[in-house]
Order: sequence, then structure tokens, then C-alpha cells
Amino acid sequence: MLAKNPDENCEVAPVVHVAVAVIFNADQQILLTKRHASSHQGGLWEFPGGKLEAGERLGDALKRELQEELGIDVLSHHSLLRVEHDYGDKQVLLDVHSVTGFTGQPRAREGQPMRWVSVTELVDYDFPKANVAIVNVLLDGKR
Ligand SMILES: Nc1nc2c([nH]c(=O)n2[C@H]2C[C@H](O)[C@@H](COP(=O)(O)OP(=O)(O)OP(=O)(O)O)O2)c(=O)[nH]1
Ligand SMILES: [Mg+2]
Repeated sequence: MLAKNPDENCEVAPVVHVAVAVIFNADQQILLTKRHASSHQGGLWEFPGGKLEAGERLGDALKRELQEELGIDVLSHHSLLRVEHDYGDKQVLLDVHSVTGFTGQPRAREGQPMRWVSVTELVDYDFPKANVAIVNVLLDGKR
């Protein structure tokens, strides 16, 4: 008899692991994009990125998402922080990396609004709740 998959009886939704990029340009500005209105946390500003695919490594997901969404190739990145957040309808783990080197000119390949902002301007934007922790470490001067 086959062993029963323990996940079958699990009613708790899995945590969604997300690669999130704080992309810096030479002027120390950060790239923001606006989430599509129909998406989870739609209409809010975000740091570019997206969900890891099954078996995918974080760095690979980061590079794939930034190529898909912005058409850039990541050259250097490092971990900034991890944020766990429960939205009620969805639980996320944001693995936030600073991207300090890339090639290509970022363009919104999925048609989303996009802009470069200084760290101090971040307080003027509406983000998903999980992003409060990210904005706070950036305001503290971490890169
Ligand atoms: N990319 C990104 N996602 C964020 C941020 N803050 C935050 O709570 N999230 C949440 C919203 C979503 O539930 C999840 C990201 O999922 P997503 O749907 O954008 O992922 P994706 O780019 O792979 O999109 P898709 O291909 O599935 O359409 O993480 C953020 O700053 N950036
Ligand atoms: Mg995305």
C-alpha cells in the first residue's frame, strides 16, 4: 500500500516564497513598479520580483523575474532581509535582495507603471503591508 501523502490532509495553505529585488541605480535611487490591479495586493507599489518556481534557487528566481519583468540581467546582489507576512488570504515569505549591479535599461515589459525614487521618497508610496519592514531597513540606511 502506498503511504499517504501527509500534505493531502493539510488545510493550511503553503507559504509563498517570493524573490524581491531592491534595485539601486548609480544615483542610489530605487526602482518601484506598480502591481497590476487584478493581482494579489493589486494597485499598490512594489519592489520587482515574483514567486520561486518549484525547486528553483532564490538567486535564479531573482534573475529570471527581473529579466521577465524589466529585461535586465543581474550582475550582483546580496541578501537585505527576509519578511514573513500573513495577509489572511495568503502567507508570503519575501526574500529581499539588494541588486547593486545589472546590465540593460529597465523597462516595464508587462506594461506596469515604473519609477526610480530616492530612499526618502519611499514614504510617499502605498505598498503592501509586508513592505513596511523593507522600507524601514532602507530608511535606516541599509543597502
Ligand atoms: N514582487 C513583490 N511581491 C510582493 C511585494 N510585497 C508583497 O507583499 N508581495 C507579495 C504579493 C504577492 O502575493 C507575492 C508576489 O507574487 P506575484 O504574483 O507578484 O509573483 P509573480 O511575479 O511570480 O507573478 P505571476 O507570474 O504569478 O503573475 O508577494 C513586493 O514588494 N514585491
Ligand atoms: Mg511579480
